[in-house]
Amino acid sequence: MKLALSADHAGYQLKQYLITYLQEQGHEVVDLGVDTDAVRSDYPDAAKALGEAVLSGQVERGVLVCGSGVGACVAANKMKGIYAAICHDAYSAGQGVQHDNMNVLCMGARVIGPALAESLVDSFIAAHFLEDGERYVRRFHKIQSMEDHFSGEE
Ligand SMILES: O=C(CO)[C@H](O)[C@H](O)[C@H](O)COP(=O)(O)O
Repeated sequence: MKLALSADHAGYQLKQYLITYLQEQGHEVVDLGVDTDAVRSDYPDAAKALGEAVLSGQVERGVLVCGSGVGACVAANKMKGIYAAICHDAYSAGQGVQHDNMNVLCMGARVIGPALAESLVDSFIAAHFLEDGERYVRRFHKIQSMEDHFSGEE
């Protein structure tokens, strides 16, 4: 799968670890920064860069890493068409795609370690939205209706 990874300073080290891991697994990775943890950066910038890569079709899905995963997730979900969730268990990382069409996985580098992060990205990548599941599609369409309604487009 072609993925983008992005992080703020707090997520930088885990992002670097995951880039190496994902490349070893044969995935194509676009690194959207940041390029250091020596300088503080702002997680909305990381989320915006990642969201744009997903929305443009440059990559299929994205992984966002910040300190807790929370700030990056909140920011990413401000972009229409981005369905981001913070997952610190492999079940949610997979089910979030299967049931909810999650396209951005967020995680907190100050919360989890690299071994768990590996299993999260494994589950996230292996999963596919269950398009034949009528209830999942119905619920996803309700989310899309909310996007339109609350953006003033409906
Ligand atoms: O964890 C976060 C909140 O959700 C942010 O993404 C940042 O990583 C965190 O706030 C950074 O904190 P710092 O004190 O500036 O290192």
